[in-house]
Amino acid sequence: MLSEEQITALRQQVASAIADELTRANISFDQFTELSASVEVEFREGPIDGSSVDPRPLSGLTISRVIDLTKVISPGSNTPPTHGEDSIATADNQNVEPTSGVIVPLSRSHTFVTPHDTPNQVLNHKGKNSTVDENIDTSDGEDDGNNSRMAISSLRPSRGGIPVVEDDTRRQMQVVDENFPKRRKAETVGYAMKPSSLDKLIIGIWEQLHSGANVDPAQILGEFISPPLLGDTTSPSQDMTGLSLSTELDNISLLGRQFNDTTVLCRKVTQASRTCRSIEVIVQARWVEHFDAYVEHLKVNDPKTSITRHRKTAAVESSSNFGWSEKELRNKMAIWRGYKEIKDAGGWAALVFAGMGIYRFCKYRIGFDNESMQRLRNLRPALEVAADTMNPNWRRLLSIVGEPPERVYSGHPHDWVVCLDGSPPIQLRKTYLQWDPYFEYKHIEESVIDQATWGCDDPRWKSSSEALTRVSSLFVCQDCSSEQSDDPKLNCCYCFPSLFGCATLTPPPVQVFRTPDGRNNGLMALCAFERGAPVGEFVGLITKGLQDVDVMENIVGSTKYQIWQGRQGNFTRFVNHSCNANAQYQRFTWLDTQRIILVSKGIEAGSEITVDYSDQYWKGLDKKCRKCHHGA
Ligand SMILES: C[S@@+](CC[C@H](N)C(=O)[O-])C[C@H]1O[C@@H](n2cnc3c(N)ncnc32)[C@H](O)[C@@H]1O
Repeated sequence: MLSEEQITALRQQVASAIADELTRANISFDQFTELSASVEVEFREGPIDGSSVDPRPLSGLTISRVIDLTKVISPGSNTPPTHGEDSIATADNQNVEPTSGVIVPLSRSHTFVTPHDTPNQVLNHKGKNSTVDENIDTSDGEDDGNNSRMAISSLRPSRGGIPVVEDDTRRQMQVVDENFPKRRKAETVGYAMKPSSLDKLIIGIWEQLHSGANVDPAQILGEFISPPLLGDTTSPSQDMTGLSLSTELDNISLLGRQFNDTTVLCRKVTQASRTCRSIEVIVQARWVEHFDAYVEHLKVNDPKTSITRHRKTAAVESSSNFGWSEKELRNKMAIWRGYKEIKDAGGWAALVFAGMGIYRFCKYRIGFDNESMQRLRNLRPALEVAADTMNPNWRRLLSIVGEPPERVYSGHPHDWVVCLDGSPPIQLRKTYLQWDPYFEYKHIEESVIDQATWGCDDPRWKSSSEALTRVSSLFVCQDCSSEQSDDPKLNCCYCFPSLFGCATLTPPPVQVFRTPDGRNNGLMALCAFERGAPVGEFVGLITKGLQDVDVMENIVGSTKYQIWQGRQGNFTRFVNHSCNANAQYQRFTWLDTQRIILVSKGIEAGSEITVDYSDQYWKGLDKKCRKCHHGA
C-alpha cells in the first residue's frame, strides 16, 4: 500500500505528464463548451527509454476515467448573459442621452436643447461635485497650453508614454499604442454565440452576407458568353521562345486578356452556382410545405386512413416523379425539412445565405432544438436588415416560390437598429429624436475635411520632417516599414489589409443594436474579430474648434484637429464604453496621413464591441458605466 505522500507524488507525476502531453498535442479548445477527457492509465515495469521495457502492462488497464472539463473550459457558462438585465432596459433608454450624436456645436445654428447642451452640475467617479461642459476632447498630451481647448471634452487618442491629462477636460477616450493587453474572454450579449453547429450555421450566414456575395437572379440569367478560351489562339502552355518580339508582346497581351476573361467567367459561374444553391434550398423547403399540405388534404378526404399511410401515398407519388427510390426521397426529405424549419424560424434570408454549412446542419441535426430555433427567430429581423440593405435583389429569388420580391428594409445597413429580442428593427434616426428632433446621420466611408476650416489641407497629413526622411517618393509604413500604396499591385503593407491597400474591401460584420440596459444603441460583432484585427476606421468630419460636443481630438506635429461624428461618420460612432473593453483605438499612418483604427482585443461573435473611454472621459460626469456597473 502506498503512503499518502507517495500517492500525492504519483498524482503530481501523472498530472504533469498529462499536462505535458496536452501541450504537445496543441489542441484548440476554443470550439468546445462541453468538453470531457478520457484518461486511461497502465503501469509497466522497466526503464522509460524503452530499451529493456517489458511491453506488457503489469495488470492491464489500471484505471479508465471520463473527466468532465466543462467547468474548466467554460467557467462562466453558468453566468447569466447581459440581456438578463432586461428589467432596466427599454424604458431606461429614455434616460441616458447618447451624447456624441445628439449634441450639436453651440457655434452652429441648431436651437434645440438637450440635457447635455448646457453645463451640468454632476458627480464624478469619486463623488465630487463639478460643473462640466458636455464635450469630447482628444488633444494628446502635446498640448500647446491653449486653454480654450480645456473646456472641450473628447474621445482622445493618446501617444504611448505621453500623459494625457487635461484636468478640465472630459469625455476623453484614449488610444493605447503600447501594452496591448492579453486576450480576454468577451461577454456575449443577446445573441450569445456558443460554439455549436447552430453557431457555425449562423456565423456562416453572417459571413456570406458580409462577403460581398451577390445573390441576384440576374446573375444566372446574364450572359456567360466569353471570348473563346482555347483553340484559335496561343494557350498559356505554348512555347513562345521562337517568336519575334512583337508577336511575343501580342501574345502576352492576348494571354492577359484571356486570363481576365476567364476570371470574369469564373466569377460569374461561381456566383451563379451560389445563387442556384440558394434557389435549390428555397424550393426544397417549399416542397416540404406542399408535401405536408397534400398529406393534410388526403387526410381530410379520407379521415379513416392513418396519417402514416397518407404520407406513404404522397411519398410514393413524388418519388416516382423524382425518379428516386422511396428511401432516397425520405432521406432527402429529412434534410429538406430541416431547411423548412430554418426558414420558419430565421426567415428566407437565413436559408438563402446559409451556404454549404446548412446541409450538414440539417443532416446531423445537432442542436436542432427549441432553444436554437428561438435564437434564429430572434435573429430573423437582423438577418433581413443585412440581406435587404446589402443585397437589395436577393428577395427576387423568392418569386420562384411565390413570395413577394420587394425588399422590406432599404437604405444603409446601419440605418437600422436591431433588437436582441427579435422585435422589429427601429430606424436609426428615431432612436435619437427624443433628444434631437432634427437628427440625421450620413454614413460615410472616408473622413470628410471641413473645408470652411481647413481649406484644401488635410490636417492629418504628416508634412513634417518625419515624412520627408523617406528615401524615395514611395510611402512607407511607420509600423512595418513596407511600402504603402492604394494600388493593390504596388502595396506591400498589410498592417490592416481589410482597410488599406487591398483589392477588395468587404463591409465588416457589425450591426447597430438596441442595448437592453439604457445605453441607447451599441455595436454588435456578428462574427469574431481576432485580436489585433481591425474592425474599422473612426471616420467623421475633420474639423477643429468645436465645443460642447463629443469629438475625437488629435494632433499631428503641432496641428490639432478633431473628428466629429455628430452628423456623419460610420458605425464606430455607436461603440460604447466598457471597463472591460474588447477593442481599442489605435493610431495608424496611411500614405503619410494619420488614421484612427478601431482594433479588436479579441472580439467574440455575438458580443458587443466596446472600448474603454478611460477615466478622463467619464471624469466629472454624472454617469456610471451601465455595462459593468462601475463608477456609480
Ligand atoms: C460614442 S456614444 C456611443 C453610442 C451611444 N450609446 C448612442 O446610442 O449613440 C457615447 C455615449 O454613449 C453612452 N454610453 C456609452 N457607454 C456607456 C456606458 N458604459 N454606460 C453608460 N452610458 C454609456 C453615453 O451616453 C455616451 O455619452
